[in-house]
Amino acid sequence: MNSQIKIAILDMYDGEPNQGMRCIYDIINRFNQMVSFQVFDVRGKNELPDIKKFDIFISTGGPGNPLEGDGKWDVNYFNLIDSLWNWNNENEMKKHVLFICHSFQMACKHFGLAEITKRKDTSFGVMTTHKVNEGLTDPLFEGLDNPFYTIDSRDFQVIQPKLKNIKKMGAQIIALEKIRDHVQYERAIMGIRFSNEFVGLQFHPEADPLSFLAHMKNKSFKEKIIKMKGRPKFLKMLEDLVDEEKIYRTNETIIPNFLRIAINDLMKHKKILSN
Ligand SMILES: NC(=O)CC[C@H](N)C(=O)O
Repeated sequence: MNSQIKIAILDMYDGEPNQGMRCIYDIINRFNQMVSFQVFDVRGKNELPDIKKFDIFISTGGPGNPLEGDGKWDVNYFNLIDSLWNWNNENEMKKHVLFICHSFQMACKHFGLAEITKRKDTSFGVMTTHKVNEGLTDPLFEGLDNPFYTIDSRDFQVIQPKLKNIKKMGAQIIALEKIRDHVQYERAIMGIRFSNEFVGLQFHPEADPLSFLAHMKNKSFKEKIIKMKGRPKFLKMLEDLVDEEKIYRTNETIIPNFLRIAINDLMKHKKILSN
């Protein structure tokens, strides 16, 4: 089969060195018999795909404040999201979209589903994420325990859900931050299913153990994490990292599930259309 299904990767890294892109390529390449992909530098070059030409969209993490754009790329990006949403309301053959981290925060703001605020400190490392509500049976998380392990890397958070808007949209909060017994902070939203085809995650489902270790090569960054977490917690993170059932499992499960669900849906409709 040649590459009939086309993926657009919306690169939100603004030219900053990152691990996300390599990890995403790595996962997509596991499906290279069925899909091909093209990258668009959304923030750096204001590049966006023609939505008619792509079936699946993966919008990446990225640096900085998710509430700030330059009035150009962000406006175009939100228009693209609206076009994709409208497309799905008007067409049988749907567009499947995954929003990761920075993109998830931007989408939540755009759809008016929650507040985006700066955290008291950076969240970085191996965390547990909890499936909640429909998330317990969402096929995106099929094959993961509850809680499951994720790599988190962010300064901002999605909190104070606007339940009325969420209900009106038909969206569902599917994952929440770890339970913290000792602090009063609200647990941030880690995942929202916006629709059957649109889903967003606050953590990095693409992350693999190597990506975390790559960050640790930066001495001052490593020291910062140790100072923030304490050495025992840091060492526990490294231990979690090499556990087959934790970050490896999440990496092998979520985006592959997303792609399989999308590909199955697209194939079903392509078949109907060609009949
Ligand atoms: N890794 C990310 O995409 C981070 C998202 C956002 N820039 C934050 O700091 O919260």
